[in-house]
Amino acid sequence: MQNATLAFLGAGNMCGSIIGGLIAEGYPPEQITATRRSEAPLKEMQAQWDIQVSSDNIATVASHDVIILGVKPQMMKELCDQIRDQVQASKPLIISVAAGLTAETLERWLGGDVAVIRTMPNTPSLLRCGATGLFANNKVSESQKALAESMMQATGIALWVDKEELMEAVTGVSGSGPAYFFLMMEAMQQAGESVGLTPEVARQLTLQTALGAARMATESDVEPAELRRRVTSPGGTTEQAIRTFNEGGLTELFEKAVKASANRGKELAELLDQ
Ligand SMILES: NC(=O)C1=CN([C@@H]2O[C@H](COP(=O)(O)OP(=O)(O)OC[C@H]3O[C@@H](n4cnc5c(N)ncnc54)[C@H](OP(=O)(O)O)[C@@H]3O)[C@@H](O)[C@H]2O)C=CC1
Ligand SMILES: O=C(O)[C@@H]1CCC=N1
Repeated sequence: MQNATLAFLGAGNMCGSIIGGLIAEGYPPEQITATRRSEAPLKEMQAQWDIQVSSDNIATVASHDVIILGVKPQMMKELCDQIRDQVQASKPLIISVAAGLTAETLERWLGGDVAVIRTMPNTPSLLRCGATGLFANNKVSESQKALAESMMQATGIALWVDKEELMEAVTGVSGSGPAYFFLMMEAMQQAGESVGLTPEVARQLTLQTALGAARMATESDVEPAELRRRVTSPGGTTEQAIRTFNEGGLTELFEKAVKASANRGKELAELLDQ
């Protein structure tokens, strides 16, 4: 995997997180190029990771094996129009991180007959704690699949889905998911303050509790439901809090939120593929 040259076109939050994860995992920085239009953030990335940077998407496509499309879905058509001729000339593996846009749309925007892997990563990739879903079109070879999988595994876990529509479900769960937990941290810190803690104490207790709970859930074979039961003494304090969450419809609210994110992916795909 470390022989492939990787170009991130549109290296903002998401691609920056993947690059950070790859560098932390030991990927050779000289084999990574990041592009975007503004010079200052590119210089920062170069200083931080010693990677190559460029504002020339076409020249960058020409000189790399794998092209990661990292712009917002709304900017993707313009980027594809710009690089299409070069993609047709050099036929790199294309990996998209964009929400919604299907592999078929991307392949068509790039002129057809292109190997496209659609992925849905998330920002904890920066800490090699990412979770990525992947789907490949029928032009992608087994070795290209293995390359994309090992690249994303370097930033966390990488799981293939066999039906493309499941990429929307992945988006609703893990793509958008870090924001749900950050929202819960914000709410919990605020609740801590409402019962008298200082902002700093509420913050520290909240964040350490989130970290501890996440580690317990991921580092043992015990299911989250059982871990929850072990905190919830009959007739005790937690029981009252859990009852309050249940009365407020937390589970249903989660389902609605995940579906809203997934539906927005579909909606974006339809809106943008005109
Ligand atoms: N943020 C997240 O948690 C996740 C995001 N995604 C997907 O990742 C993609 C990017 O999201 P995110 O990183 O948050 O967005 P950002 O806006 O942070 O990053 C996109 C970058 O693209 C650059 N850009 C825009 N047009 C061009 C162009 N023509 N050539 C080169 N660079 C360009 C912009 O920089 P400049 O203006 O300097 O050119 C910008 O920094 C989206 O498609 C999103 O769906 C997927 C999973 C999670
Ligand atoms: O909010 C978004 O559209 C992107 C995709 C998943 C996470 N962030």
